[in-house]
Amino acid sequence: MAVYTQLSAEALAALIACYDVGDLVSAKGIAEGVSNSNWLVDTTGADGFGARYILTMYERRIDLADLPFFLSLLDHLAARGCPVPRTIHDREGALYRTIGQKCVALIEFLPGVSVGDPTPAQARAVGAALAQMHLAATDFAGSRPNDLGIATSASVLAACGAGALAGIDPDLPRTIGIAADLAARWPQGLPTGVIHSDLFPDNVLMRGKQVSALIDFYFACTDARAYDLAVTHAAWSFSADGRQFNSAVGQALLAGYESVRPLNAEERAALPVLAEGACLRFVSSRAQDWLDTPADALVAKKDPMAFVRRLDHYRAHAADVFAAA
Ligand SMILES: Nc1ncnc2c1ncn2[C@@H]1O[C@H](COP(=O)(O)OP(=O)(O)O)[C@@H](O)[C@H]1O
Ligand SMILES: N[C@@H](CCOP(=O)(O)O)C(=O)O
Repeated sequence: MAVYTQLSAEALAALIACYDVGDLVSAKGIAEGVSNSNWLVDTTGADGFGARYILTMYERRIDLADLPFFLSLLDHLAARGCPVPRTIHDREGALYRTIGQKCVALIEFLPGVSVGDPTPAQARAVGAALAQMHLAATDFAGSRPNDLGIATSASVLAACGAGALAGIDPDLPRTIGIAADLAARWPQGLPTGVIHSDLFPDNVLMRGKQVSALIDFYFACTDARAYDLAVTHAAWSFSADGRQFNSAVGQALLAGYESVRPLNAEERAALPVLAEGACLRFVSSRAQDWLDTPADALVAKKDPMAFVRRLDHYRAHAADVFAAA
């Protein structure tokens, strides 16, 4: 579940009154998501014909100093035709407001559903939408370092410690050495830009074969664009538990990306290493969350082994997986 904070009807109505969106009609907590509290908000609409929004309260992991970067990035990408929700600005033009100690933003609602078992056609559309986003972000003025890069993954796993990792799964401690090795030979000099860096199926809304929304830009940062493609490949081309690799989906994702933004030779050659790094990013954050989350917490723990299996697949089959799309 992901409504960590209760807001009274009065508090919600007072908040909505700060925006030019009509009066509050209803607000329902959204179960999906793990990081923030989200509500589906219906209002009478600025024109009286009704309107729907997403209200997000930032709960964990986000440095609030980064909110202007994340929220103005949404506006930038939407203005350039990407399927990305706009930030609704309040009557004073602010991107976000505070309630008590917490920050909230009102976001445009976009229709669509997250797919559980993507087809190659859907993966191709996602690849193309990712490349479109990369190109549209080229003239975005903001930048933000990737604080979850390979060096962080390596140090997070080392800090967890082999003993604690073995308590999650006996096969997990070996990722400490793999991450340290990968950090030492991480590719440098690849084309960079603003990337999403967490484009999992639950962060893409689709209507049939069309991408209707890319959402949850709260890990967006400045890093290698091919790394973003590798993250997306790891997230989309396997069953959720990482046991089954779907080559057709992976190839379609790469082909869709290159239909909009072809990779250069260095990016293509780097994909196997970038994919290993992408897996380790989620192994490390999931392992850390696993160890930090109390047993009785309402948040579902995500299994780090699902990305260890992906990592092993990339290490064993990289040449086949990334054969020319
Ligand atoms: N702009 C949007 N339009 C429609 N639904 C959205 C939008 N933003 C979020 N949602 C819904 O809210 C859920 C949780 O949002 P998300 O940003 O992924 O939360 P978290 O950061 O906690 O993972 C999504 O799975 C989706 O169902
Ligand atoms: N995609 C990450 C978790 C990030 O959570 P999100 O709900 O904010 O996308 C993972 O699967 O480990």
